[in-house]
Amino acid sequence: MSPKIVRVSVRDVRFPTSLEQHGSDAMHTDPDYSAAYVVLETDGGLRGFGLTFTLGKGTEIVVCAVQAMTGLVVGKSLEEIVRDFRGFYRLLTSDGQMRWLGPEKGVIHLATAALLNAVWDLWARMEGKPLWKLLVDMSPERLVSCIDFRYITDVLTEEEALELLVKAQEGKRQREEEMLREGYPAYTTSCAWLGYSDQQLKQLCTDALKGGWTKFKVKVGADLDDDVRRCRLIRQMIGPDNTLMIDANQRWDVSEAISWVSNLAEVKPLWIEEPTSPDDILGHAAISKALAPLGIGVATGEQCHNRVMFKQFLQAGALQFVQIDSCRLGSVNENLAVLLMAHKFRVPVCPHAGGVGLCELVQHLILFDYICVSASLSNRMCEYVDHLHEHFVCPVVIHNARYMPPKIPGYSCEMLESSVKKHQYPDGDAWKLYPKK
Ligand SMILES: C[C@H](O)[C@@H](O)CC(=O)C(=O)O
Ligand SMILES: [Mg+2]
Repeated sequence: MSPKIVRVSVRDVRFPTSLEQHGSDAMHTDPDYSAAYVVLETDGGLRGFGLTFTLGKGTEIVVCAVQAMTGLVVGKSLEEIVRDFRGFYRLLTSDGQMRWLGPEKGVIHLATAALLNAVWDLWARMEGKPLWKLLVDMSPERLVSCIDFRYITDVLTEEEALELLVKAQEGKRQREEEMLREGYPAYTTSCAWLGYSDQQLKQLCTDALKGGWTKFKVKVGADLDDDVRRCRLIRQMIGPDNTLMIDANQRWDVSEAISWVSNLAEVKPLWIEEPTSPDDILGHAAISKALAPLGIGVATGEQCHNRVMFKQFLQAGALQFVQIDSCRLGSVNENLAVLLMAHKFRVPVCPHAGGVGLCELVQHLILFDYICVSASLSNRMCEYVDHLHEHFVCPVVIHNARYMPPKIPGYSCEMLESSVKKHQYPDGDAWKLYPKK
């Protein structure tokens, strides 16, 4: 008997990370890492857990959006959903009234992500597998049946997607064994949030080097002199052979981005991330073209709201690194579409994970990508941030700067109930201690 979803609950959970400037960047100077946290209850007792990531204020709006959508979910059995997962994705994203709030972007799409993440978690738990393994064991036909190809068939048809997946079956078992043995390569952003002092930067970088990290991302974009000093400091500490990336979080206009990053070229960044508005595809293309001779690529995706945007970024040669996000796109369904398009364009995928729960979720997607789609680790790595993992029932496991594949059934985003209670906004005990914003 397939479990039937009988109740959806959603809570506003916030962590006061801004107190210590964790997660700060040139545009988000005081983020409180937060989540709209969804639990699906079924008649058989099995539960599915999902979330979408926010920065504090406004999480209550995402909670409202999830509540508005629950009528589309309650009463459905898991079997009914996954039998036609594409249809269910469309049901959530194409509701004749609610799609006006997006479509497939903004708060309503974040809510879709939270709900669908919970459905995927439920499915993986039902099958007794971690999500990445559920995906790895699915046939190519089943995988493509989860994807909504509407608006992307000019670049990727269902038949082509199937062909790519069938082709990548070769060597799949060996790659799975390799991942289980060695894990997936990661980079750290935790040493160099914008609000950290130079002293902190040095200490965290020293610790990270000792811990085996070789790839580091530094926040830039607020003040050029500060950026030059901080980037030099990190480059000096990590040496010429380790990898450095920089992230401006959308701070600049196009020409400003080009001149600012040219001034940082001496520290040899592999990429500049989010140099300008996440919606400016042609702007990113111009930046990519201008920075290519300096050997600097453009990375973006954490605020790229759907597969249609990614399609155009790829068509325009506007990015050299695709940064999928497990909570911005419409869950696994839409991420599958983006992974396949990136593969077709031969652009490496380096997922975004700077937030609460994002590392837990996205590790599953990138493991699947390596095992079943890209079959490559060249220029690929998954972001890691060292915050708030202690609030999860199955936190990520990092060994030698690599994500070790989760073994426990589900999508890894169930939070400890005690943490949820304590950090629920505005009445949780944590928020009695900290100033409310
Ligand atoms: C506000 C978030 O911490 C953001 O700075 C994360 C990010 O850009 C990243 O991880 O990359
Ligand atoms: Mg970023």
